[in-house]
Amino acid sequence: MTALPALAPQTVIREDDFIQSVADALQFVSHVHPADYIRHLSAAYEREESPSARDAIAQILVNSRMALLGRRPMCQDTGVAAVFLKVGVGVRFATARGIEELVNEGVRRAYLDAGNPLRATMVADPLFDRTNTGDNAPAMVHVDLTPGNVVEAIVAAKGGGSENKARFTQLNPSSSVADWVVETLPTLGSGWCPPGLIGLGVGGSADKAMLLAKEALFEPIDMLDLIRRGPSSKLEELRIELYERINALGIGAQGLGGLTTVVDVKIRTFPTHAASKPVALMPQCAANRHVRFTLDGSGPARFDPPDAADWPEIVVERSADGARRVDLDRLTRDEVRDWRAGDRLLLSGKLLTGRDAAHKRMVEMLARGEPLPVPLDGRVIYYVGPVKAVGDEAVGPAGPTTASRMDMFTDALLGQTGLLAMIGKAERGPAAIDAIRRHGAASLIAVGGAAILVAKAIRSSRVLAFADLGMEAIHEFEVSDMPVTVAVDSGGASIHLLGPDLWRRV
Ligand SMILES: O=C(O)C[C@H](O)C(=O)O
Repeated sequence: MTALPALAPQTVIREDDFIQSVADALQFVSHVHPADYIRHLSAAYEREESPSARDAIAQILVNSRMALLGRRPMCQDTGVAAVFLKVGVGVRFATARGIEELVNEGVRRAYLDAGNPLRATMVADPLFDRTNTGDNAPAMVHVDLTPGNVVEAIVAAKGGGSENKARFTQLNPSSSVADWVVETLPTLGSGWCPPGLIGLGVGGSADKAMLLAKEALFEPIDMLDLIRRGPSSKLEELRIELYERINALGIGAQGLGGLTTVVDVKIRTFPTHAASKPVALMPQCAANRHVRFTLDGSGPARFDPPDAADWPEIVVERSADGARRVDLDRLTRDEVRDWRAGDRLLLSGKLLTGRDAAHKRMVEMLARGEPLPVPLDGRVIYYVGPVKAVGDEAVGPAGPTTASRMDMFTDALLGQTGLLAMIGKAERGPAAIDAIRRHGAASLIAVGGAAILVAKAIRSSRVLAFADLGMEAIHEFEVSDMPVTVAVDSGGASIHLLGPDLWRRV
């Protein structure tokens, strides 16, 4: 009989050390960008030549510093919690509960933290009721059993806008991955909030490739160093090729047209079937949130705040020069018709909010001939799901959500309610642009990923309707000089079509 290998002494992980580490990690990533992302984004800011893209990057950087110093979420979408665990075979958890349950308790602790509440975004029953779970649980949990006697964890919180743009294909074995990525990128639009990262998973099976792509996003961002030292493998050559070809598309920050769409491209591979070449593409938005920690049985993980001196001190140009002041309480269709794509506006007055669930409900009510709980005639609606306020905040971080998800409701709302304009982020699709043109309306944008900066203009907030929808309820904000840009004007011109065309270099 073969002797069993000698067992290393077991590491015991206390239940609460694990839960608290997950909670602390989620709190940490909510307001701390990884330093490598900030270094690469700062370099992109320095070299950006497109004024609107440069302004958008500046806002993201300023917002990041505000998040760090104020310990408040960098983005109102505080993400889906994802936890990747490598559990050493020599580890024993001192618990009677399963690992997912422990992770979910950590998620609840983090998202319901009274000092820095994070936004509960998860909805149960994705097919039918879509009821908010109220505490952002459950998390996505991945566990590997590995050699050793420690637990290595990566905790991430990924926003919905970038997750929505994940793509998968099965290429022919001899087809080019680079060509597929470069063809696919423009079809994503900019709802994924560039500048960010692209993670690619190549090989394995369909499910494995998706996981590889997501894991690739947690690798250190080192494109600037890679370009400086030159590639030393085919994989590094491919990363540089993709970085250059994607950026040459001219999509730019927030899709406004510019030099930087990605600050890095990360690739993970795995052996695959001879007949297959699975390729997964995973964008990571500007709210790039993840952290690693190790548990060795000595207590919970510690997360040391970085030095704010590593963040560039940029002053966002907020001059009213050239910006039109708009009184939302006296806005008319004639004034809206006068706005042109690219115009900068400073909005003051009462603004309604509403996003996916509220739109669906309103359009269903209109279809049944029922009056809306809040009349939209002469109003402007902001596509946002804010974070709860703390202390003296009127509202927590409150950046825009992706406007194109509301495209399917736009014609009905504009045609049947007298709504004048909408505010969101990223491009509108052809049907929405056509509706905007036909109804003499406009679509405006604020910078996605600059949620604290945007919230600075909000003076008060109250829920007017659909309170059961949580962050998706209809709120009324009182805003003062809220800076936005006309993205689609009443003539149907769109800056998200004009900008990238101007900056495309291929
Ligand atoms: O949910 C949000 O607030 C934003 C979302 O992540 C989006 O990018 O559309």
